[in-house]
Amino acid sequence: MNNKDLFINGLKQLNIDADETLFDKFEIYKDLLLEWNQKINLTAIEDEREIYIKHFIDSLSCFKTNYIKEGDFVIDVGTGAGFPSLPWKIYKESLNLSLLDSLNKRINFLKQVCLDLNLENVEFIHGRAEDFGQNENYREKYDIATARAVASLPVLLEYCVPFIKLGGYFICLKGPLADEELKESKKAMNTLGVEFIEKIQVNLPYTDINHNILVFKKFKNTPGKYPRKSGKPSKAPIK
Ligand SMILES: C[S@@+](CC[C@H](N)C(=O)[O-])C[C@H]1O[C@@H](n2cnc3c(N)ncnc32)[C@H](O)[C@@H]1O
Repeated sequence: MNNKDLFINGLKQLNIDADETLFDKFEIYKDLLLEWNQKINLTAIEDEREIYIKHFIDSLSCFKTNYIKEGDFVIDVGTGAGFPSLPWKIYKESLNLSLLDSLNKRINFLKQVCLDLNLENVEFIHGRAEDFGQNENYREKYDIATARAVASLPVLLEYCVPFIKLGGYFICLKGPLADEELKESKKAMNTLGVEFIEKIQVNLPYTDINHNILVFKKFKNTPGKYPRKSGKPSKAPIK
């Protein structure tokens, strides 16, 4: 199967609409990813088919939920090569996106992708989540915070929840340990001011991989001492 059919049919299996115009944009993203990956470490996945399935379709599977609305302000914490939120932006261009990562070379890659795809209203933040979560220009400013493959759930909540407005959502992708991580996160959720809303299980098309989309809603302001300074959360996550 060629990349176009793989992409469009894979998304169809998830009830997500896609057409050739959208596919063409993802081809540009894929080509840049492979080109830049020769020089800087962006992804361990180098097979084109796998990039489509494990990066693009996996990220877009979040549109199985109805939480991501036109014009939302979204921050992706530890976005790396742009996952999951840069595919969201390509799919829904009205989003206002902030891409945050502690590695500047990855930020430079993201700038190039956005330039080549003419994506507007994307902000690039080079730095650590712990620091920007304490910055009043970013704290409690977002409708949605998201993350994939960055840290265990209690730590991830501490990184991400401070960015969310009251009534906003944290949407993260987790593997088979999602339920255990949820159990370990009860105290963190309460301390930081989010409640768990739902877990959506997704079978990744063409694979036997099941992942979980976890959705949390913010119900109270996060106490000012969170997130704690760089280095501390991963050593002493709130449980
Ligand atoms: C394993 S990669 C995952 C990248 C991407 N989210 C994905 O799913 O492919 C983790 C990324 O998080 C970034 N990162 C880890 N801890 C961070 C922190 N405290 N603040 C900002 N970025 C962080 C790393 O630089 C790296 O790019």
